[in-house]
Amino acid sequence: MLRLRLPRSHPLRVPFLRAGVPAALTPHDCGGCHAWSSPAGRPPRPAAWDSPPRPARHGEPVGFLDPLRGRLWSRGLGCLAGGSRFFCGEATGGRESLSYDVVIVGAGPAGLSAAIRLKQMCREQGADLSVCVVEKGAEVGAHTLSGNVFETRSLDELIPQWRQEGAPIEVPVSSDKFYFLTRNRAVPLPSPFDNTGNYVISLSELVRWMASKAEDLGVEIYPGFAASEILYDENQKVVGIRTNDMGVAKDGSRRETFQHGQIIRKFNLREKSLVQHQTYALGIKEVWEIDNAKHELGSVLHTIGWPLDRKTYGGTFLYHMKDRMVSIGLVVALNYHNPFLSPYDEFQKFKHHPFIRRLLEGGTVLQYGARTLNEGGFQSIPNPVFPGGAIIGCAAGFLNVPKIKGTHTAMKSGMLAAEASFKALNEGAGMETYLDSLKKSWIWEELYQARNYRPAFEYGLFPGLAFSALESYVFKGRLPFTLKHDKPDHEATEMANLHKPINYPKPDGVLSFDVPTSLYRSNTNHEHDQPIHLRLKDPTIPELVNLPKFAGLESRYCPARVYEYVTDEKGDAKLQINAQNCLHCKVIIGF
Ligand SMILES: Cc1cc2nc3c(=O)[nH]c(=O)nc-3n(C[C@H](O)[C@H](O)[C@H](O)COP(=O)(O)OP(=O)(O)OC[C@H]3O[C@@H](n4cnc5c(N)ncnc54)[C@H](O)[C@@H]3O)c2cc1C
Repeated sequence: MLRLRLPRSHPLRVPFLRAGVPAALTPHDCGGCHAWSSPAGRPPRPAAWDSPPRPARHGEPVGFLDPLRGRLWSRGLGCLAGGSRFFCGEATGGRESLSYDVVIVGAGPAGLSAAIRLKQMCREQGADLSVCVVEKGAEVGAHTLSGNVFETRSLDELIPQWRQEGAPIEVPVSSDKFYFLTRNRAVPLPSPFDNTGNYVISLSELVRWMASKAEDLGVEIYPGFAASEILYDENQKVVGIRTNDMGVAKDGSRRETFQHGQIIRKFNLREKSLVQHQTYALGIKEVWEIDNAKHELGSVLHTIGWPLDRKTYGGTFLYHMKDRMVSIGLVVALNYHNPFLSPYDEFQKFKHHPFIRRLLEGGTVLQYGARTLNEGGFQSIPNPVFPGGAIIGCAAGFLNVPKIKGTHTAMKSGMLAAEASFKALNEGAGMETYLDSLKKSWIWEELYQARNYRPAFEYGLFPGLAFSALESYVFKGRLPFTLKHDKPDHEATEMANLHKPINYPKPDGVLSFDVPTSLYRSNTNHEHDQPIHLRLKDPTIPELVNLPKFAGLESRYCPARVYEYVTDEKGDAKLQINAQNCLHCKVIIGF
């Protein structure tokens, strides 16, 4: 049985209020969990609101009201064993604890696919497993970047009737262009992408739709809950997660120990499968509404070259979505050498290229966001199975770099993990069947074929392009060797004294914008008084290492200016963490 441990301080109040719960609903009085009773002992659906909920008595089965359809889940799959009902009043260390057969962290494509597949298997085989998804965004899709070129392969397998069921997948890719940019010119190149049969979608719309499908099958989704700690039993098996301390004041002393990758380190999952380190890139994105005359529905454009220097791996994308919207963004690999580089400012600069400016002029920005991508690919996939659970989706690193796509692989990994956990719970099989089925699946084949593309760019832009063209058109992944990634990203950063500062142009407020303006357009916000979720492992590193040696690089790599050097009363520079700005892109200081 997996356990979801909630803080003492009325954790459900915030998401419910955000979701617009009628004020007439009153929490019961057990001392903290703010669950509401449901006549059936199961979570009532909006349609079941005919009988008003009554306050539950301590210890009786309760359900959480779920007033909005469309909820959550993704970063890893915790699973295994036990009862199916969750109870109020099981006080554990001052917290309320809810038990599920499977707890899924994150309502992204991977998590929702896992949840749906689990419940589908329950229906097919007459089993009953309780499945819950926790999502740190205030609602499902709130932390999902929207514009996406979507390969339907996994969805075809998961919900073959998605067209009839109104999936928000309506715009087929109509053209696919690829350019090399110099400062003023755009040189067309043969496109290495094959987007035949793919769609330009809003991924946040898709996850909201998937969440409603999951709920229809009986999955319980809790937006507004971040898994903040992993819970282990005495044998170091994962038995659940602890959610964030909502309502605890900023100066509260409770720990926030969840870290991306913690499970991988704790169980040596990389060493176990003899794989390389993960490599990352930062993606920064805006959604614009542009003139109708310039909009080409379904058109897909990628560029390489300017504004990035030749040693920095990255490129841009521009997808024409429905309703005159375009999703435009820049991806920069985080093993760049020059600590003065600012991905945010490179992106702002990019929009002033004559080729791009023409398209955006007269348009309006609707959204801003940023997120890291895992670029390690096949060489960097850890063993995704640990005692008590499994890692799915981009947390395990299933993104296909040459395609710049990870949604379909994330979904498939969620489905395979669901099948493995269903067998584990019902037939006593081990979760290792997840790894076995991954290896037999098309994910493995696809990522194996793509394995040499990213490391080839360690030799520079043009050698990388030449190699990738040969891979795409001639070898198709059949070369009898696997290139290795160079050193980990943080080791690639060079000292500031080897580089000159970069003078970025000031934003013009028309095509380019300062960070506060962009943050205003992002869909992430934090309570003014909520506990800071960004903590330094060693608070001396910024002043002793980052500032003197790397010219305070964190004040530039963060696309939300979370890290800022300010002068204290003694005139010394100090790192200030503006956690309320955080876009949850997951770029962190890695020294
Ligand atoms: C700029 C950019 C462009 C991209 N373009 C494409 C594209 O065109 N096509 C494509 O196929 N792929 C694309 N991708 C990749 C694609 O977005 C990912 O592969 C996909 O979203 C992975 O799904 P996931 O479910 O594994 O993770 P995510 O989509 O990242 O979902 C994770 C979810 O978990 C939640 N979460 C995280 N931690 C916690 C926690 N501790 N507690 C609770 N909830 C948590 C997050 O809020 C989020 O909702 C792009 C990525 C980027 C960054």
